[in-house]
Amino acid sequence: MPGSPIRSARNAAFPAFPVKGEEVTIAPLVTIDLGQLIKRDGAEIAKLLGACVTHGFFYLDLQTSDQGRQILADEQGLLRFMREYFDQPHEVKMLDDRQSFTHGFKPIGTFSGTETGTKDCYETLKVSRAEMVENSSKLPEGVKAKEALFESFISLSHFITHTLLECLSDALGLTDRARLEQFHREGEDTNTTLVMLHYPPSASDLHVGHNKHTDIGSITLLFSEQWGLQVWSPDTDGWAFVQPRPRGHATINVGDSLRFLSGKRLFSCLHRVIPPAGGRQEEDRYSIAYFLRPENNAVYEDPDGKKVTARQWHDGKYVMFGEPHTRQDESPMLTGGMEPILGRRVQVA
Ligand SMILES: O=C(O)CCC(=O)C(=O)O
Ligand SMILES: [Fe+2]
Repeated sequence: MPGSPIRSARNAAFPAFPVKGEEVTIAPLVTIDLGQLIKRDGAEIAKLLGACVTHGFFYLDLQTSDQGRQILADEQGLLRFMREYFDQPHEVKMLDDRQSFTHGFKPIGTFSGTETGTKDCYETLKVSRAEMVENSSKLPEGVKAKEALFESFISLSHFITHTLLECLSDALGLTDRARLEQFHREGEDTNTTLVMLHYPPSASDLHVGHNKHTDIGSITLLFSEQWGLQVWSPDTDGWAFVQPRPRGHATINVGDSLRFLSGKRLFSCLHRVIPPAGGRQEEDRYSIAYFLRPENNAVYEDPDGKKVTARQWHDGKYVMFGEPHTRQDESPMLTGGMEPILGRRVQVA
């Protein structure tokens, strides 16, 4: 329940915080039941809207529907794939680098890190939904070899994120062309993509975490069994850890595009990933994110009130991820214009 944040990571059901005896602030996120949303239960839909206008971040219980249980099984298959994939020599992974924000491999250090002057400490492999649907020859060989697994994971992620979109349209009282689904139509060009992230143990202080940001797109479906993710909590007015709940849950967050498309009624949550046990990443960390994004030609107002297309916002924000912290701090882009709403500037480190 939202309210006072828990200042301890002790919870027998879930993994303990990696530093023994350390008291940490945990974000008080609500849990929404996917099975109830699929049934369009009115109370659950109201609870969903509540979470999206206050925190923009919540747990989704996946144990109460066939689709949820299947994606939990697929998640384990993807984690096995990721351990093998990222374990390959750097040169082999670089063969999948397509210099793209939406497809293929991205090496460590492409973007700024969580502390001033540092670079990021994570590598990713991206599989766009469009290429998966058209069975593109450009997909990485390892993905082609596991086609059924990737197809299942992406189509279930799409079903779940679209269920959330429809429920939010209902809750916001949107009708006809104003409904959020109308900006996410099948067959339209979009940057919707699956991103597999690996944070390796770091040998250097120059590469740290995943810098503070709000997500670019509409809805993010995120799986991680390990500590490291923090959200900027309006309850504590500070960073709070998201307690990993590997048994049966994903976390969901609202991205900039959905916030803008909702006339800024929804809250796009500021978050980052830091090494949980001090200054450096000590163990391999894996996470999986499905980024539902609007049609590239969808138009909305950015934080400065300027009309932009979803494609422009996407491409501009990715360029900003690579800028030095001084440039990032001058622009509302990285944080989706949320800092004035949060009432203060969130310091990088
Ligand atoms: O690795 C994580 O847990 C979160 C990653 C994330 O926030 C992102 O890629 O946008
Ligand atoms: Fe994110």
